[in-house]
Amino acid sequence: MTDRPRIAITPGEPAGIGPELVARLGDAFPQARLVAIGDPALLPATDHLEIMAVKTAAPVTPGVLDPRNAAYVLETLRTAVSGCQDGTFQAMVTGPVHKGVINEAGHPFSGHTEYLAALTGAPMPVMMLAAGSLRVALVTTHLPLRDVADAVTAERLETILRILDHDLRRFYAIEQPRILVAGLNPHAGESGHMGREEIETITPVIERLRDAGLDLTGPLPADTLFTPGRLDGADAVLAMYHDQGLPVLKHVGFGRAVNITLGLPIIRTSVDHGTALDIAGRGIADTGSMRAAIEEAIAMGRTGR
Ligand SMILES: NC(=O)c1ccc[n+]([C@@H]2O[C@H](COP(=O)([O-])OP(=O)(O)OC[C@H]3O[C@@H](n4cnc5c(N)ncnc54)[C@H](O)[C@@H]3O)[C@@H](O)[C@H]2O)c1
Ligand SMILES: N[C@H](C(=O)O)[C@H](O)COP(=O)(O)O
Repeated sequence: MTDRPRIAITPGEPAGIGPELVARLGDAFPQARLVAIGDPALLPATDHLEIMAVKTAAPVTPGVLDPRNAAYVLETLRTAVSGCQDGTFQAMVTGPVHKGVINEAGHPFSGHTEYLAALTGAPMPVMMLAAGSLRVALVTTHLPLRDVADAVTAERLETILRILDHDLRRFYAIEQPRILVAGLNPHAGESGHMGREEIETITPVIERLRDAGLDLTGPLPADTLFTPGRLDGADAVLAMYHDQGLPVLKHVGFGRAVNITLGLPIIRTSVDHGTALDIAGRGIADTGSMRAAIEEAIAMGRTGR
């Protein structure tokens, strides 16, 4: 078992549920070597968990954010990324961070997705969450709703669809991925009477990429896109913005879903939930999504070589 892949785990916000989730993983992953990157005071080493020490700057009280520990959170991420880049780790799995407190500490940060892309020089990261057979990827991620329509450009949409198609083949061995593309406006714009993005931006990109061999359907009205009949046989849905796609996915899969960043030169998966400060330190947080994220990272390392 010496060639077991090493998987880096960043527990995320130290005052959130991340550290306890990692500490409670037990021996569920004998096929891998799990290495938690964080403060040993929060993460007792066991036979099943190695610790790579990065110390917090200030004492940690569960449920209480402290901007002094924001730099620590970012350092754990940088350590994991450089270990993935130099081959120390096959993949990284991230626990939940608190975007607000990192910004409050003076570090511009909109999410792991964008931060890891900047660290690895990836031009266009693609956020995809998966729960069982439902996969939902996003054209835009962490930006105000007011800015979404302007961010859905033909160039961005085409790049994201190509990455989604490519990475579904690479990591999931899907020969010809079938992708459903949502519209942006209600009823996919109602023939231009409720917005013109479908006519002017989304449809031309879909037609161009169909000619290039991608299997795309859309733009589809988002309200009925997630009905069982429509989803039959689809490998992924591409939603235009965060709260168009993720509420549906989390409704069906919260607690066992995985967040995967496509388009990176490294493998990164994450939990489907946040820091859950309201229950931190009580030992009641569900470890399901953390376990699913680790399983997914191990599997992606196998297929994505
Ligand atoms: N992967 C990530 O880093 C990630 C993902 C989502 C949200 N966040 C961040 O987390 C912070 C808090 O976000 P939020 O309050 O919107 O969502 P949240 O997921 O932290 O909490 C929503 C609700 O779900 C519960 N919950 C979450 N995870 C749980 C678990 N494992 N077991 C049991 N109950 C759980 C919480 O107690 C809360 O009631 C925000 O800063 C947000 O940006 C980070
Ligand atoms: N959008 C994610 C979710 O709702 O689960 C979450 O904010 C985490 O995003 P990053 O992986 O970019 O931190």
